[in-house]
Amino acid sequence: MKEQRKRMLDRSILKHAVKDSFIKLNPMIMMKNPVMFVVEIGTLVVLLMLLFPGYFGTGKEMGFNLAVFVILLFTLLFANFAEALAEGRGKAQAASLKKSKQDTKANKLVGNNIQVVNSTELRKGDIVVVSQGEMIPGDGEVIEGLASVDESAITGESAPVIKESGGDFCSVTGGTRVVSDRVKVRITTEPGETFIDKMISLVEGAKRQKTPNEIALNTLLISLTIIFLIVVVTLAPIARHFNIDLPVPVLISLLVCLIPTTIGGLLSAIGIAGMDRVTQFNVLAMSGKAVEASGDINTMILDKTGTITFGNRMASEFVPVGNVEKAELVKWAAMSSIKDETPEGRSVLELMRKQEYTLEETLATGGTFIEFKAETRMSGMDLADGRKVRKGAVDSVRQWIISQKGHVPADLEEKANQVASEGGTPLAVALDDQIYGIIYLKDTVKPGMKERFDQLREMGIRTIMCTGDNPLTAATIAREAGVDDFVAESKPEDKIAVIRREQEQGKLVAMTGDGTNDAPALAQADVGLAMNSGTVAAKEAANMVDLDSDPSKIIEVVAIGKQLLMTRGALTTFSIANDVAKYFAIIPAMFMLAIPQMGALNVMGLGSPLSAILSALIFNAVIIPLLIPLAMRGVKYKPMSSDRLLGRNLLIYGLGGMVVPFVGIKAIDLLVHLWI
Ligand SMILES: Nc1ncnc2c1ncn2[C@@H]1O[C@H](COP(=O)(O)OP(=O)(O)OP(=O)(O)O)[C@@H](O)[C@H]1O
Ligand SMILES: [K+]
Ligand SMILES: [Mg+2]
Repeated sequence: MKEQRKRMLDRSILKHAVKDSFIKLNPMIMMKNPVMFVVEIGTLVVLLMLLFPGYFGTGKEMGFNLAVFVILLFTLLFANFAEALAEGRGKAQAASLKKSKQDTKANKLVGNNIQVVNSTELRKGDIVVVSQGEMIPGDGEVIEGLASVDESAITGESAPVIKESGGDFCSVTGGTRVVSDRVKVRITTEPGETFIDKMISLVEGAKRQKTPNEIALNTLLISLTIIFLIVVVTLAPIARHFNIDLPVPVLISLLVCLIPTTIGGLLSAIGIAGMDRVTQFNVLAMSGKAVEASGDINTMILDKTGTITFGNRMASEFVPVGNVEKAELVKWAAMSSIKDETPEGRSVLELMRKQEYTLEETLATGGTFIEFKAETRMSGMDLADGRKVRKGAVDSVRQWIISQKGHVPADLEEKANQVASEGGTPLAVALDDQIYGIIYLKDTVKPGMKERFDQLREMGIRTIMCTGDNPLTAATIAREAGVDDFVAESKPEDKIAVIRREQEQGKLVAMTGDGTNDAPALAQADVGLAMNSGTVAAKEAANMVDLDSDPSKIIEVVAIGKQLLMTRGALTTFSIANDVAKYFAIIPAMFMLAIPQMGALNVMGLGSPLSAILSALIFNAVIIPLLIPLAMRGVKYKPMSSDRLLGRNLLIYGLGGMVVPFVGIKAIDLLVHLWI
């Protein structure tokens, strides 16, 4: 898939785009683009004049009229081609996804028996068993077992990923393949609504809706078109009043040159290409609106572990407190982690083995495991003999000890702060009413984070790190990474509170997350990016899913969104500036046609009135395909404040838009004048 995405303009996409350019001439389709629809009506009028010259009394200008007709037709085809080309890659991708969505057999669990059914017959709530080598028949959650799954059909990534029941890595996607072991999966979607189905309709653009920004721009373009339509229509009777006869094809040429055809022709291609850039980045955006919103983000909420830091928070040291023996600390640290399947929990046992301590497994027999929860920030075990072991955030364990009427050793604070000030996470270990010491969880800030946050600041985006960790660790990591602000000891509901607070100040907020407890915040954020590895709830709440499950990608997504908005702004500026310049070519020419004495108006020194009009019209047509690469690729984006950006773009695209047509029309006129 990834390979396919990279091949941007292969032959079959081009061929399809050419074919689609003609299909899109259908007025019912054209109507959706009012600016180009006006061009189409003009083209049809000129065609009628060509077909029935007697009726219109236009016999003698046949050559000129034919030229106008052909140029107008190409203007339409060029605009259609831009859109078709932008759609092409998505369509090709959809076709290859459809291929991978072949029907499979599913081993459905009915009572205690397995019944083989078609994957299309599976409904929400059904339970299936999938073994090594088999295709997962639908989207769901692993409810029993652990397996490695090849997800390359959707992510393009060939390394298998581990899926296991419970926790944040339980969601599986239909169409992916189990490469080892065997799992029980509860189906979570109805047929036709699966992730692959959604992906197909997204990349295909089947349900593409105009975004608020596009609608606003379209309204502007329609208003301009109506204004120029009125101007041109009233021009004819006024001219006639002064005994000047302006032929209809000349008026149509004038109209087409004046209305914003460049941006009108490229507008939808810009939007589609922007979405496509996000897709190529292996991010699925549920709507164009989400991509655009990411271009307007003011605040970005990031979590610490796994986003700013590598997230493989590993136990690296056992630090006893008071006069506790290290062996005692290790014993209880291990006991609290014996069934703790989090990476942190597993790393405690690994460190124990590495330091050559042995686990007293029998102690755990009959005990009840206390699972880690973000709310309690602790995990542990209630032993069969009534004793309780806990490990967790120092503050939480301290409170727990106090509630157990225990005592907090004097050096706990100092030793915990030592770990935290190095950016590590201290976990306190306690048994009943005694704290034994600290587990030092080491995590490192990803390289290049500071530069990225500097860039975000230049873009005018404020970054807030929300972490469940203690304030000192949070402060150290925040400083090291260069985020603007942080919230420590934050529980899942605190993230929503931060988002709401920002939104109440009129800001647009982006965040990433993967857990079920992130889902409400992902839904609340204006841009919510869920990890593909995350839970179904998170993916459903978010408006984007990162197939590579790299939370720091939110930074690039914002850059792509900005680039999309900028590209649209730049080409609009260019288009409107262009039309102003075309005035100078076509209006004088028109009057010279009627009153040859007005030659002084010919400021551009164009060959003849007719060649001036045709040259302006040709320029108006060819500028569309010439700008297709820019529309598809997007304008170059450098992080800077919106004000400076606006100023810069006005200069480049506004001034450029004025100058380019003068040069272009003059050059075309030199050629056209050779045979007119
Ligand atoms: N397996 C575990 N057992 C006990 N305590 C844990 C465990 N994992 C984490 N903790 C403690 O709970 C705190 C909160 O963890 P949580 O995963 O909610 O947030 P976090 O990973 O620190 O922050 P972030 O939101 O940046 O990912 C941690 O800072 C740590 O002190
Ligand atoms: K135009
Ligand atoms: Mg976390």
